[in-house]
Amino acid sequence: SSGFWTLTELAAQRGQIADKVAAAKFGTPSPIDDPVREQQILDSVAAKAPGLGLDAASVVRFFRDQIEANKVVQRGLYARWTTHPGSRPPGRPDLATEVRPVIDRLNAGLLTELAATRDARARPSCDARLAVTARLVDARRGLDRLHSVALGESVRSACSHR
Ligand SMILES: C=C(O[C@@H]1C=C(C(=O)O)C=C[C@H]1O)C(=O)O
Repeated sequence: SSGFWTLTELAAQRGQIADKVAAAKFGTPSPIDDPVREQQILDSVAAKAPGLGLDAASVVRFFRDQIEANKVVQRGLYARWTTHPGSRPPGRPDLATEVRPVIDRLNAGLLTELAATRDARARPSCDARLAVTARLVDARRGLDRLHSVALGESVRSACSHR
């Protein structure tokens, strides 16, 4: 199942960067949901899809799931930090200069991997292979339940054979 390793690894990294996103926003007026930023990402990946041999609507669906999963993590962390103030992050990273550039790189990598795995994602074996890979990445990264669930959600529409 090594074919889906990089794709799954990047999705896991994207879910873990949500910790920094949440830390950047927690205790500030900036809401977890930023529809303008989300639309910019979706428009950008949709525009790049045809040149990579990918269906724009499928790519948008994949990134919508990535974004939803990211917000699931952010909300989970807000709840944790509200209940347990001692677990709050010590600093506040800058969203625009420190966090979003990392997300942009992960988005670019994910797009590249969607193209690299296009044929494998179209096969019936995709679901099982992706599930195995997600468990491996999960274990390797020692994800907690919140990030583990988010990883599963974030790749749920990666297989294209349905
Ligand atoms: C990650 C952020 O938080 C949310 C999640 C996003 C994402 O996963 O790309 C984009 C916008 C926000 O709705 C952010 O604001 O950058």
